[in-house]
Amino acid sequence: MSVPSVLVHKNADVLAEAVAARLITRLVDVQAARGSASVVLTGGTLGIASLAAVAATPARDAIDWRNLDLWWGDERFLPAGDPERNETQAREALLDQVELTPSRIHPMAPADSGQSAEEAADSYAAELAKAAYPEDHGPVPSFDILLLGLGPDTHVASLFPGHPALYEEERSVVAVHHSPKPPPTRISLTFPAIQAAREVWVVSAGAEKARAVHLALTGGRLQAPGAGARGRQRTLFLLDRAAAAEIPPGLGRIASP
Ligand SMILES: O=C(O)[C@H](O)[C@@H](O)[C@H](O)[C@H](O)COP(=O)(O)O
Repeated sequence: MSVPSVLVHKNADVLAEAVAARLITRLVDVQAARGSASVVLTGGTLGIASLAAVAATPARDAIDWRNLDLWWGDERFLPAGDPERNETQAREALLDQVELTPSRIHPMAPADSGQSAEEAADSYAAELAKAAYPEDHGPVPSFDILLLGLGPDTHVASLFPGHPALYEEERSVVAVHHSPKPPPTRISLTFPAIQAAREVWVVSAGAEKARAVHLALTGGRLQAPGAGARGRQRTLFLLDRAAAAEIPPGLGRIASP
């Protein structure tokens, strides 16, 4: 797993724009090299704001949207179209404005699909396994970029401190109950799935995240799930100054404009 690098931006608005620019550039480069690319989306304020910033950037059309696989790191287990679903918010922010290939958009099942949260998690795991190639050496594809927000309690995706999902080493997707962040029932990738990604980008802003950022950079993943947000090749913590206030000295801070 890669050691995190930290980039600090002035404020949340600049951070969202910078994440959008980085995402566009990275996807263009990956598609130029391989013809296709895959991204795992996240919910949360900055996760969605970054997608909206992509939508507002003319350079977005440099991405070959038809050759992009979109997955989710977690989902709130709510009926289809519910405004609180991460999928709904991603579609409103960006996905409904670009020409994607419908079969390459992989939302997690809604609560009115007839499946329980456990069945929906198993279905998503099967979909991931079907998309994996032998060279991925595991039950999920080697995602090019996996985006994560960070909760004030250091959760990422729907992996919350003290929850059994933190200990899952086999399954790639699990149902989560009694989430401390509403809604109570969710579906989430597990650490093995997250850590299969080539690059993991943790995007966080606000003073209320400063302690969580410190713990995610220095702690253990069972106490601070954000500490398990690591990519195989690269891990970026993309922060605003407020969220970066408690970064330990000397940690790979790349930029602080
Ligand atoms: O479903 C969700 O809520 C997200 O996937 C969750 O992991 C989110 O990214 C963090 O809670 C940060 O959210 P904020 O940036 O809004 O604090």
